[in-house]
Amino acid sequence: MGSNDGLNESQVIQESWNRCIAWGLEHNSRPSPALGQSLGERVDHGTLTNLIAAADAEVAPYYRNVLSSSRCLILLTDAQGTVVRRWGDDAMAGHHLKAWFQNGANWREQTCGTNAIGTAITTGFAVQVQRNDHFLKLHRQLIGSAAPIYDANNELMGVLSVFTDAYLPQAHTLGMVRLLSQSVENRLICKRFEHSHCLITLNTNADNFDSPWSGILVCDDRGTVIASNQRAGQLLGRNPLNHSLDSLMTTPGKRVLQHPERTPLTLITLNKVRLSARVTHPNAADHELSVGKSARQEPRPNSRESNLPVLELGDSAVRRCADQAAKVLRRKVPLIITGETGVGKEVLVKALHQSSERRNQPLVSVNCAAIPSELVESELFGYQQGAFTGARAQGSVGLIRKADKGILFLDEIGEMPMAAQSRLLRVLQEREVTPVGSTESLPVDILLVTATNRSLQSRIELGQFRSDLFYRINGLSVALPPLRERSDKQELIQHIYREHRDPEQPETLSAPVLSALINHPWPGNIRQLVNVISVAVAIADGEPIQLWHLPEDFLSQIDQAGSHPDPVSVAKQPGSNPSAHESPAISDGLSQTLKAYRQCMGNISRTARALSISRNTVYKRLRELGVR
Ligand SMILES: Nc1ncnc2c1ncn2[C@@H]1O[C@H](COP(=O)(O)OP(=O)(O)OP(=O)(O)O)[C@@H](O)[C@H]1O
Repeated sequence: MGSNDGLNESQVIQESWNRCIAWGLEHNSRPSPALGQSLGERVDHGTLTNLIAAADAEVAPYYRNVLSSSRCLILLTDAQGTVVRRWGDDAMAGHHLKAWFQNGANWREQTCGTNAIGTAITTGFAVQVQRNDHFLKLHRQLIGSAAPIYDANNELMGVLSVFTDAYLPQAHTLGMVRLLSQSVENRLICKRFEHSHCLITLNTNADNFDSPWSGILVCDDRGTVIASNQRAGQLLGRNPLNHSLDSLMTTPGKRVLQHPERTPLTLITLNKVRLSARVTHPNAADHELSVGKSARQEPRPNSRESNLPVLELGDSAVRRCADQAAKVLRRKVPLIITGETGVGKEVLVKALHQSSERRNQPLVSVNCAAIPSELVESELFGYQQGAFTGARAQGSVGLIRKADKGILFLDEIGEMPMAAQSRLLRVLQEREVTPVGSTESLPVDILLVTATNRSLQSRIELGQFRSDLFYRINGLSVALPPLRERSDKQELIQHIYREHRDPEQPETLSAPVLSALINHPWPGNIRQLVNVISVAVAIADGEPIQLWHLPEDFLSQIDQAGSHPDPVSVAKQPGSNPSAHESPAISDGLSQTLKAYRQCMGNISRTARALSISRNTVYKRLRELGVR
């Protein structure tokens, strides 16, 4: 992420307005959003497709888990400010602005004045533009936050932006959009280079490599950095592109490149800063292949440390699941993992693979729900050349054969179309695959793990799942418990926080924040927890996480508390005044104070002014809430 060259927010806006005036723009003008070319007509189609896929993988789970009940819209634009993808609902924009949120609309500062997207493109760094900061009156109902996305060579690829129509705390949306764009950058770099090059992940501690704020270096065989993310430059104190590792750190580059995968390594930069590093070699990356997973959040792309102990943080049901699953897989018995969405089914499979005898063979993960039904058979079973219109000339080996000698993980198996189910049954019975359009059968040796968050029995009753396939795949069925029922919630929350925290942040969460997280109902399970924690990490920006750093939606779920504790009891520290909990009037006051405090980003004077109460009362209420 570019730095803002030391300008404060109002200077950034002032400079943008100066540019608009110099370009001859007028406050009252009403330009059209200049709907441009569709994606299919673009010459840079390939690069854009990768950008859109990476943004989808990072943004869609955030939108679902953190923002879906907010009135907000997320836009991805290309480097020229043209909208290429959007998530959310444009109901927040008045009818007259709808066209500005369609694919093809253009937000360049030169034609539409100061706005989050256009100004982020011109300045090269993350910006927020509040209602009246917009140069054109037309846009003054909006609040936009935007962060540029850079490619591995530090070239601007696009901009991610969040638009809201409410005065949300500035730091929330800006922090979130910075986090998302950094995650998109990292995903693009890892996807592009992980199979061909050595990746070095850097951070100040060995326990937070999975944070999106880790630095990433991509090296060639000679130890020259051929690509990096923005964060690597910040950690190393200089732009590492085209420099040899030897010229960036005192540790010999050759030693770094030969370092084994799983053991963290300490590096000293030329400025004498001590960093931790993790090396990922290209061949190891080749063993994992994920298909149809693009719209879901996966573990950070370069995380390869899954093993069973990672799952065992103290819950006996999880431990039993993991133990039994590992035992039956050793005997080649097919395994079904059940559990609500986001409970960690895929994480369990990766850990089982890593701890199995097949760890050096492929793990092929397929999300059956994410492949269009007409492509499932050809994707899974492969096809012979010319098998159907649009087939690749040389044919395709198919995912089942790619998993040969390893593990095939079929996620959301209940969504598999009936025709593919019949074909899969034959593969399991005969241990042979017959590609689409071929009569030849080819032997395969796979261990099958499936997962579902629906009842396969009820699918069978509805005639949507074959019972004979069910008995074939159901050697052992293990159920991962939902997060709300886990007895190791506290350890899991601290573990995920440690994985995602900024190096400057303390190693553990404070008691009020931990308590709020423990008491949440977590309908989205661990995936939602990961999202909430990473948003809070981004918003806190290196400071210890406070309650008001937690995402707006999360806190409003606490505010609306029905069966679960209200913000007062959630945030209350041992020894705080119990009378507040007893009186609804005082409790409302506390809740309002918490809300205002959050919106004022922890500024006591502004909170006091917003509520027309004294600073002392704010302090007193926050103490009662256990916030300060
Ligand atoms: N033990 C764990 N430690 C850290 N993170 C975890 C753990 N278990 C799950 N997660 C995180 O939670 C998220 C969801 O996990 P995962 O994709 O494995 O769930 P799932 O049950 O397969 O979801 P779905 O049903 O939607 O396919 C991921 O971001 C994953 O990294």
